[in-house]
Amino acid sequence: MSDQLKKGLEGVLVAESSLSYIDGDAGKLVYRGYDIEDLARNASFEEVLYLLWNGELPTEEQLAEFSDGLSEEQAIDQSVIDTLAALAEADERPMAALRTGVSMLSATEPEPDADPEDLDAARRKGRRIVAKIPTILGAYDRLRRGEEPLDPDPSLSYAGNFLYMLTGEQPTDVAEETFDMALTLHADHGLNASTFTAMVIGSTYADVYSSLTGGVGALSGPLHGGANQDVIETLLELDESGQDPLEWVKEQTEQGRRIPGWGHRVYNVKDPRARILQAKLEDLSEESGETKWLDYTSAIETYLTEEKNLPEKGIAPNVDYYSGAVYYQLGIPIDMYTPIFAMARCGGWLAHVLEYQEDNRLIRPRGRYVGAEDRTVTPIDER
Ligand SMILES: CC(=O)SCCNC(=O)CCNC(=O)[C@H](O)C(C)(C)COP(=O)(O)OP(=O)(O)OC[C@H]1O[C@@H](n2cnc3c(N)ncnc32)[C@H](O)[C@@H]1OP(=O)(O)O
Ligand SMILES: O=C([O-])CC(=O)C(=O)O
Repeated sequence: MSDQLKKGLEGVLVAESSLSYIDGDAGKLVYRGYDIEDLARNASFEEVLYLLWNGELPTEEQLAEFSDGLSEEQAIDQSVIDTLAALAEADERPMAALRTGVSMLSATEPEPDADPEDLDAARRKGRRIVAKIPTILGAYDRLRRGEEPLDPDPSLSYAGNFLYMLTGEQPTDVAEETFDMALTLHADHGLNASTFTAMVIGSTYADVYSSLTGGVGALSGPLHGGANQDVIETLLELDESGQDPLEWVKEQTEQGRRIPGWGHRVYNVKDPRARILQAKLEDLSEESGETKWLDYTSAIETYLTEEKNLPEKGIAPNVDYYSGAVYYQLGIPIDMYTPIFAMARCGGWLAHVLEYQEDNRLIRPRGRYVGAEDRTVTPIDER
């Protein structure tokens, strides 16, 4: 047994997976053998979910059946809507409302007594959760704005239906395509912190609701998915300052501030998802004529690259750096960015939990004890 301490489990190999592969030096991400750019441009999010869950891209017939199956599971029970209304009244953050909402879905689960080792039942439960997350998020955003939640529209794609339930309007083709691509880019990423959290929970054979609720919790932190909201808040702060972007970022970094959306445990170069989202932001900015967010992200990138030489140290833009500006251009409320990440990643969490459970072993590492020894209890009145 090795006594070498690996803080943050950096580089520790804990499982085999055929789901996604990351080459951190080449800036490459692959789902089941397909390059992420190829999938983002040529497959819908539903096709990517099918791929992650079944190992192959679907035929047209398989996709139609799969998408219908998802659509049939989209509705959420009134009890969940009532709870979301109470959370909205309490001004809860959407990511916390999502965590509660996902957990609460188990109360109306049609197969509550399925054997925890029955992976087909777990897959069906997980699919129900993935289907319902857009409905939870759409309902929550509307409730907090004093509007009635909308019923899902089964004729729309997963991405289109979410945008519809959020805004009450049929999404434009550009919005739907952009959002669909963003979901694909966020669907899976090896053993990141939230996926590993879901796997740890799944390794005890706790039910899939617990695994996916845990995934939402882990993703919410600013070192992980929470960074996409921090990025746009940083850009808004820069905007409000009225300063020249280069001057602003110089001042901020000289004060020791870490710019969110930069740095990654695995990538030593620019994240391929950031490259794709940057190109998308360029397209959207050109189409809308609003180039401010692109100008800001570019100026910060130029400064951190040319003046601070961060890429030379292996610190480069990650997926969260450009997603926020893309969502901002689509008019999505900024505190929904991390919940949207969870919506996309839930399919990846499920795939990893089920893959791990196929050859399950309880995940239980150890810590080195460095505390006091051989003490005896002094009675409380003598302490
Ligand atoms: C979807 C995702 O989860 S992607 C990541 C989203 N999170 C962020 O964007 C938050 C900002 N980034 C970070 O905090 C980190 O880069 C993390 C948490 C993502 C990765 O963390 P780790 O692998 O543990 O790296 P760690 O925090 O130890 O940093 C290593 C070195 O890079 C530096 N560094 C890391 N990120 C940044 C950054 N954003 N800006 C400046 N320097 C940075 C650290 O200061 C450290 O330098 P040092 O060795 O000279 O002290
Ligand atoms: O892999 C990671 O550590 C973080 C990340 O980029 C993701 O989860 O998408």
